[in-house]
Amino acid sequence: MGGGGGGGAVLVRFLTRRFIGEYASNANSLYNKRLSIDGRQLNLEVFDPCSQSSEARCILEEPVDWADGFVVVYNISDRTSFINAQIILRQIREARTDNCKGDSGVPVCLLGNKQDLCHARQVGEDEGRRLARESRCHFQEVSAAEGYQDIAGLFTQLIRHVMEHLKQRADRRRYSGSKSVAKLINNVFGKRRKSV
Ligand SMILES: Nc1nc2c(ncn2[C@@H]2O[C@H](COP(=O)(O)OP(=O)(O)OP(=O)(O)O)[C@@H](O)[C@H]2O)c(=O)[nH]1
Repeated sequence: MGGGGGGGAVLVRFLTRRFIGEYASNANSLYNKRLSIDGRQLNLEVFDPCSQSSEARCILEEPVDWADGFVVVYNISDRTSFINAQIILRQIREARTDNCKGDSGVPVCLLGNKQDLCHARQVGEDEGRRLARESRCHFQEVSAAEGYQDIAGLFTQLIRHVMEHLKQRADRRRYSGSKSVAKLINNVFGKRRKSV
């Protein structure tokens, strides 16, 4: 989460179904939620970084190493939050490419929040869509103030993508593991078999 665009409110909407207009959000928060998706029981951990930090860089230091997916939120009526979102998306890609040996496919969702304030819009929907395309992530405009269904649907979709991505990574690791075991067996026994 993060971006300075009402990410806290989006997350609270997802976790509690409620819109809480003003709440103390001047610290990093870690939430746990048990939920069931496609018949599977999951323990979801969500880290919501404090957006008051002076640099976008600080926001991501910790979760970028352990998170399996990201939701980046900006405010459609605040261009600065959109610029922050751009920086954060770039950081996610760069950090994940360095840390995870080229694994840049971590699921990310870009949300343009406060759609109810479209009369004061500073960021076009097409700009959000373009940024998402460039960053290879999902995009949608939402309003934490107005609805639960869209936000719940987005989180559910993201979690499905995360599970699929983790499964693919595990399969890849298993496959390359079994290939190297096969190679090892060949190396150890291959020559001997020839000489028999
Ligand atoms: N009109 C409107 N206001 C919203 C919406 N979402 C959040 N807000 C308001 O925007 C302000 C900031 O929201 P927070 O959730 O605290 O956002 P933040 O922590 O500054 O930003 P993040 O870094 O994205 O978490 C609060 O006053 C919220 O009530 C929305 O969808 N519509």
